[in-house]
Amino acid sequence: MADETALVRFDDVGMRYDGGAEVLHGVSFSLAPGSYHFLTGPSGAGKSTLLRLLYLAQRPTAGQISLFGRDVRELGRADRARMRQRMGVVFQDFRLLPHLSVFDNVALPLRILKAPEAEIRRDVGELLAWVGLGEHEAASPATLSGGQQQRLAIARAVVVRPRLLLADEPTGNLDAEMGLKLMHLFEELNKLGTTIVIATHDTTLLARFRHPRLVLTEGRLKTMPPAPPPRGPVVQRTAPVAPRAEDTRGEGRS
Ligand SMILES: Nc1ncnc2c1ncn2[C@@H]1O[C@H](COP(=O)(O)OP(=O)(O)OP(=O)(O)O)[C@@H](O)[C@H]1O
Repeated sequence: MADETALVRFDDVGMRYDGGAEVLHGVSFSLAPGSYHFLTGPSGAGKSTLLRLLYLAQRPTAGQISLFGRDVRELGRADRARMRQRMGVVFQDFRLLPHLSVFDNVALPLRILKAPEAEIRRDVGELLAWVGLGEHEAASPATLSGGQQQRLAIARAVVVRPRLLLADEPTGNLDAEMGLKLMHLFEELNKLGTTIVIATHDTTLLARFRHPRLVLTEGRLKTMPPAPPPRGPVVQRTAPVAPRAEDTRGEGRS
């Protein structure tokens, strides 16, 4: 039965790339506001495809997707752009803007939302320092290492405290300590209300941050409970995520 309170709903969604085989088949699930799910499954199972559908970067070839209570088929170009402003996304290839500095890459989503420059200076500076890129504010993204680019992509995705955060293997290029630190940042965001979907193969993260799993196998999706807990003590850290009133930014709700 349709769940009208869901932030995201997929009903019998199928996806086939041009001329290819069907990559997703009959995928149905919903995400409650404030929920946190891991998206798992073997390489090629369709995880990135599902995230691209969620981000409205691709249209399904079958079924129906609702986002923020709207059927995405009814959305015009401007509506889609506005919806993307409520989402933070970390793609596997980062999609950084090469002509902008590190600082300006992170500042861009805030500038689109017309945040005051003083606030942008403060929030972007604080976040870049926290992810270890404080010394690189003026650099071009192309001069950064893979791990630094990943941290930059994450900073850009979280800086507006999005309603929905989508991340594809967000810790794949990071050392274990930085990976954990950023996972704690996602936990903090989630406590402040951000709905999260993280695609990962990392079984250590799955066991440590116990969230329900959306498991894709050959394009079919099953919802599973959290992975079993790890053995041994878990070290908790906190992350500097300031409460942010998204509605002060004038993006409007649908
Ligand atoms: N742009 C595209 N055009 C054609 N086929 C594609 C395209 N993108 C993905 N595919 C195919 O869709 C299937 C699912 O790919 P997808 O990248 O979604 O899987 P994945 O689970 O994210 O894999 P990985 O864990 O390796 O990133 C694969 O068979 C892939 O070859």
